[in-house]
Formats: sequence, C-alpha cells, structure tokens
Amino acid sequence: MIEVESVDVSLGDTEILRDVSLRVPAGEFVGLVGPNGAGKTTLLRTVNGAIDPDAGRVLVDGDRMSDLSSRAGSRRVATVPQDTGTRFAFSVEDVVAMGRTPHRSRFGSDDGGDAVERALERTSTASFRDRRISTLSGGERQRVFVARAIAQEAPALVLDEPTASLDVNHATRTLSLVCELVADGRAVLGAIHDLEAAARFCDRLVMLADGEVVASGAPADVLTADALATSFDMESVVTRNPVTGAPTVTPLSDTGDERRSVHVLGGGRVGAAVVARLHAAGFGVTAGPVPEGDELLGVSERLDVPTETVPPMSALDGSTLAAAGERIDEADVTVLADLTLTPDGGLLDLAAEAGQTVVVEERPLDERDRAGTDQRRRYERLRERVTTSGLDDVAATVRSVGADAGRHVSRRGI
Ligand SMILES: Nc1ncnc2c1ncn2[C@@H]1O[C@H](COP(=O)(O)OP(=O)(O)OP(=O)(O)O)[C@@H](O)[C@H]1O
Repeated sequence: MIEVESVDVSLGDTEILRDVSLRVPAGEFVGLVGPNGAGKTTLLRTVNGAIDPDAGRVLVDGDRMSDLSSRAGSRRVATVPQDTGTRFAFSVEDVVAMGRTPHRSRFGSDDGGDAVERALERTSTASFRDRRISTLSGGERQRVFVARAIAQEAPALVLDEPTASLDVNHATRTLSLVCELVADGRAVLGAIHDLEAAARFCDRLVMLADGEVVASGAPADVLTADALATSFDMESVVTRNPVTGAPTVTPLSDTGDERRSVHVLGGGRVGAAVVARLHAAGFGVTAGPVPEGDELLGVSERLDVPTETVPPMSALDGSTLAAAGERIDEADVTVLADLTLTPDGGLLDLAAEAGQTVVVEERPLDERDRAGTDQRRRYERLRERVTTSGLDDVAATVRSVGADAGRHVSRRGI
C-alpha cells in the first residue's frame, strides 16, 4: 500500500507539489493524469524515495520511505523511469538483473530463484537478452525497464509514462501486464498521458494540475469535460468507448471564424458527435428539440449550442415545433442526425420543411424497430429529396462521425 499524506515538495526556489494526498492499496492500479509540468514525475520520485518531501510523508507498507535505506526502499518500490536512455553498454539481461541488486547479500547471493528469467519471459524481452541496451529501440528499451521492475519483486511499483514510446499493440500488452502485476497484489501508481488508456486500465485516476490534486476517483468521475477544461485548458467532449465502455476524450480544436449555420435535428450519441464536430469545425450550430437528458444536450450545454428541449417521453407540442421550425428556417443547412422516428412524426414534418439537408444514420433504416410503416415511408421519401449540392463542407465534417465510430453514414445523404 502506498500512502501519500499532505506532501509539499519544492525544487530550488520553486514549489512543485502542494498538499498532495493519495492512497494506492495493494491490488489497485492508480493512474496519475495531468498536463505537462503538473508535477507527476516529481510525485513519483517522492513516492520512490528519490526526493524527500518538505512537508508531509510517504508510507509504503506502513514504513516512511525517508526512514528506509536506499536498499530497503528499493525492496519496497520498483520504478520504471520516463527516460530509459542509458550511456552504458550493458546487455539487456544485465539491466534486468539490476532489479535484483537490493535483494543480493553482501556476498552476492540472491534467493530470488529465476526472477530475472521470469521477468524476461513476461515482457517478451528474452529474445534480445544478449543485445546491448543502447542498440534497442525506445520501445524495446522501455519493456526491458519494465522487466527490471518486475525482477525487483517489490510490493509497490511506480511507472512514469510506461507506454510513451510503445506502439499501440505493445502499449496495450504492457498495461495488461501491469494489470496482472496488480492482480498479483502489487500497488501500482503510474503517470499516463494517454487518457483513454488510463481510463481503460486503471482502477482509479488522480488528476494533478499545477502541483495539486484537482480530482480523484473512478475514471468516469475524473475525466469530465469540466475537469479537463480546467486542468488541460482545452475544450473536449467525453463519450464512452463502445468496445471498452471506458470514457473517451475527444479534444476539440479552436473554432476560428464562424462558417455557415447548421441546425441539427435528432440526438443521442450520433447527434452529440455531429454537434461537437460541426462546432469544432466552426459552423454556427443550433439543435433540437431533444428530450431532457439526451446525450446531445450534454455536449450542446458544454459548447453553448442553443438547443430546444422537451420533457422526456412527451409528445412534441406546437410551440416546440414552431420554435425548432424557426431555427431550421434560419439555418443554411439541416443535419438529420440519426433522427428518431417519433410516432407522431413531428420531427419528420420539420425535416421535410428543411431546405438543404444532410443525413447521418447510426443504423440503416430497415433496422429501426421503433418506426411504423408510415413513418418509414415518409423518412424514405425525405431521403429521396435530400440535396447534396453545396453541402460539401458540412457533409465532410459529419461524415467523419460515421467513419470514426465505424457506423453507417447515408451515402445518399452526402
Ligand atoms: N530540479 C528542478 N528544479 C526546478 N524545477 C523543476 C525541477 N525539476 C522539475 N521542475 C519543474 O517542476 C514542474 C513539474 O515537473 P514534473 O516533471 O514533475 O512534471 P510532469 O507532470 O511529470 O510533466 P510531464 O508531463 O511534462 O512529464 C515543472 O514545471 C518542472 O519544470
């Protein structure tokens, strides 16, 4: 168990960490996220005993790190550093064997058995065991340092950007391996820049900004658009990864000059993505009507996109339809974003009045179970009328919604 209690750290004249507290119980993987310069590396170096805090304390398995000798400290905490560059011409096997140093007696004996062998196997580095570490690629070298940390057999592990130089396959394998080490009962604290990977593999996240903990808890509670805006100074949309269920952060670029105006009819996941894309691309966006609680509303509130709402499950009344109709009239283009076919067809009537229209669908129409035959026919007729001329910029922007999510985007519509 790693316990960080009200730690302050200054380096030179600069205060780097302020009143930082966190706990990593055995069997838990806690991810440290935050912008460059937030103090993640400094915190990890305080946890592994390389830096003594000016105030507060770090305990590992109940003992204060600053009270332990460096040998005893290394038996408690193993580290995978951010910079794995080395000037020395050690072999891979030598580097992994260094993990055993804190376990060796004064006479050089080590009762760790085949710990080095097992670490080489687990990290798939055995095949280049005799190579000089300096001849490996950055990613291969990083795996060797993970192997060294495994060979160290310490109950706590700190990782500073363990996947920074790894390709997507090795990054996933390395983090899966870290999860196995956690399942074995280790306490792991890792700084991870890749927010999606952090959300997927970590049990909890701690967000650090400007030397302070600004959020901590389950990944979905920490990776909110608000917290990301405050800490990383960026607008983003947070959705769920359809495969892993973990939060996915999509940073939005600066909007620049406003382009043409677009009204988005529809909602849900596709509608939310369409609004975010169009807004990011600089279109003047309006949306609605959508039921309160719709996924689109979360995005439009975040981005200040004017959006009509109706109570959930209620029929669309005349004034709501009239207000939405006005928005459509004012817009240059209307996007039907996975339009739900409401029984009363109110949205279809609105869409039918729209001038230039782009259709984005999550599923082909014939898979829609909620649509009655009449609505389907009207929707099909609507699609027949969809214009494509002059829509290139809007269509290109929303087409990527379909491509990104691997979904169907109506060819006829765009
Ligand atoms: N020895 C030092 N003396 C003074 N300031 C330092 C020293 N080492 C680091 N800093 C500063 O402390 C701050 C935190 O650095 P740290 O490396 O801990 O951040 P980080 O969150 O790990 O950043 P990154 O994501 O870029 O790796 C930075 O502003 C850095 O410039």
